[in-house]
Amino acid sequence: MTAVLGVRGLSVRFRLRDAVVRAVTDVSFDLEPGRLLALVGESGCGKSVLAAALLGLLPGNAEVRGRVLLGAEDLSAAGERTLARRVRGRRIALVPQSAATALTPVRTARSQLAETLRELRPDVRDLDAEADRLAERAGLRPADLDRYPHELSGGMAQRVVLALALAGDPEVILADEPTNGLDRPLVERTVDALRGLADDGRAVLLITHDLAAAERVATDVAVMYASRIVEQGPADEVFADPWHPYTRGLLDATPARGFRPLPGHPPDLSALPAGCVFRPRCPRRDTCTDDPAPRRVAGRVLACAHPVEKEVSC
Ligand SMILES: Nc1ncnc2c1ncn2[C@@H]1O[C@H](COP(=O)(O)OP(=O)(O)OP(=O)(O)O)[C@@H](O)[C@H]1O
Repeated sequence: MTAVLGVRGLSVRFRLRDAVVRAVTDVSFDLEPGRLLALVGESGCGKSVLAAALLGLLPGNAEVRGRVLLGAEDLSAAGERTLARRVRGRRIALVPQSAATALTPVRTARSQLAETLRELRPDVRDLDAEADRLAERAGLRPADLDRYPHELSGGMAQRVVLALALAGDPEVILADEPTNGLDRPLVERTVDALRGLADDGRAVLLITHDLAAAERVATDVAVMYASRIVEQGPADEVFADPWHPYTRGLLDATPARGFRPLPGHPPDLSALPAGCVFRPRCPRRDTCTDDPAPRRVAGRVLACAHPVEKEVSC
């Protein structure tokens, strides 16, 4: 399947008065129609900055390198006008972290959805019927749209935001921590709804630190650590048999796999160590050659000189 969105060597750094924060370093991946890529990693590793970079939504102190290809179009060369008029909402939609702040408190969900539809798809004649259809697609009852945001539960508000993201009929959906603050059944409903959108033929990027949620719905997984993707591959293979010691550490820390927390902390992104950024926390650091250059290994991309499985070789 051809990628609808291709990310090639993307790096983002923020220039501060007395420091440079390397938030995203040399990241590459493809999003394909019908597939859901989960981007996982601890808080602060650069996941949200990466999503913002894909949409050209970074603040003025950001320096971006690399390319973002939407079909044949190079978004890295597109100006703000193109992104605003032709891309955001229409071809790539963002489901933001906080539904509460994304919704206007004084208007019903239906009126907000109708306004978004009018703007993104002026050809739609029956706004109510289309709003009902989008609500159902996002896992809501149409009657829920007639509520004000304060009358919605957290899970319902999140699904309203999902319906808003669908209004422009985008090919790509970026969901940035869409399950924050939700209890387990609602987490599962929300990620299942995202999986349904991938099954409909959209390309979905799910950004999350909830590995159980990622494992439930992802077709592919990319594991991010300190601004880099350290392991990437088919989700069932990576979750069943993680090769990067960081991936293994993340999984071992989940309740389902023994709750053994990963020792240490991620590095400060303004003072990244040379060589392997995971080395200070790595259980194999004493026998490692410290060469983290990413390489393709049996269907995965791995940035580790000394992966967990001994039989893995280049
Ligand atoms: N405008 C900015 N200027 C300087 N540093 C920034 C800016 N925006 C983000 N950062 C830094 O970039 C790094 C990555 O942040 P990001 O929000 O992408 O992490 P994350 O993995 O999404 O974490 P979380 O799950 O907590 O949202 C952090 O160190 C953050 O402080």
